[in-house]
Amino acid sequence: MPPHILVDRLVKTYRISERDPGVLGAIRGVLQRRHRTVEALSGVSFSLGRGELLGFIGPNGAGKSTTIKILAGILRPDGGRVEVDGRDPFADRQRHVGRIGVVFGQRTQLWWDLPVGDGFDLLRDIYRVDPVRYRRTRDELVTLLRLDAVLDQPVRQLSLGQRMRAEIAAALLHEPDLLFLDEPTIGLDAPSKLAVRDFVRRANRERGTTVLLTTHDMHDIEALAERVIVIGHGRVLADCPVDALRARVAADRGTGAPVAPSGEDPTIEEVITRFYAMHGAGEA
Ligand SMILES: Nc1ncnc2c1ncn2[C@@H]1O[C@H](COP(=O)(O)OP(=O)(O)OP(=O)(O)O)[C@@H](O)[C@H]1O
Repeated sequence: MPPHILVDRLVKTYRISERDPGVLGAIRGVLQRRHRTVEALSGVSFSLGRGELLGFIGPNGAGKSTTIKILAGILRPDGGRVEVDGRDPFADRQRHVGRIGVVFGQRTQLWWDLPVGDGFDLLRDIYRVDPVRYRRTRDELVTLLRLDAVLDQPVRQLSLGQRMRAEIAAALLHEPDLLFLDEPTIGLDAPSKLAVRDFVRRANRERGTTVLLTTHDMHDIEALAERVIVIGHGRVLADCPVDALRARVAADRGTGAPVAPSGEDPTIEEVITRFYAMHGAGEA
């Protein structure tokens, strides 16, 4: 079976305008524009099978969100090939967004001033979901994500945990078979994190939804992902099961500081921190 996601030597460069500080700098900037380029992705390749749940991790600035934005059809890459279900996400954006769900933990896709339920109805119209199917999916998501009590509340009044559960429901109302989650547990308290993890696990196991998850919370990775891709400085540093990452870090012990000074089994945080250090993958 062809992979659900195919990414081949993906390159993305951002152009950033620069100017000197102060009023003179601003004037000089208007007269003579200066630019600097940042290579966010320098040849990222991987593929993801249907029904897989991938942990996509890396330090700040590694290129994770850029990759997700390209896969979601929001950004056009500068080089390389991307295929999702055989589609080019950017060229075939309209069809593409109807088949994927995206949650950006730091941003809302719902309408700030609208009650949650009205926002869901609006998404039904945008995605042209069949009304009978919509009602069934919506009711199921509302129950699973415990959203009954907030359906009449405007999004701006929700707690972060409530909002994140509403965002996840919003991303799944049109029953996509691929879900991108960009830091879905950021800022959540422990019970809310558990609820989100539990839901994502069920969507993946019971419905076969393919999931690409980015997170800085290594407990998310430990709880959910069988396979991880680690990126740093726009390159893939590792693509393996979580246990293999542990083994690689353990094998490197002789050449650096011990992973767990206490001599106990290292936590996943210690393993990942050590792995980033081994590859000089911290933010520049
Ligand atoms: N719109 C933009 N304009 C200019 N540079 C950008 C833009 N978006 C990202 N970058 C740069 O591209 C690089 C990769 O950023 P990206 O947001 O993909 O990283 P990330 O792995 O998602 O980081 P984080 O974990 O901090 O969210 C960084 O150096 C960042 O500064």
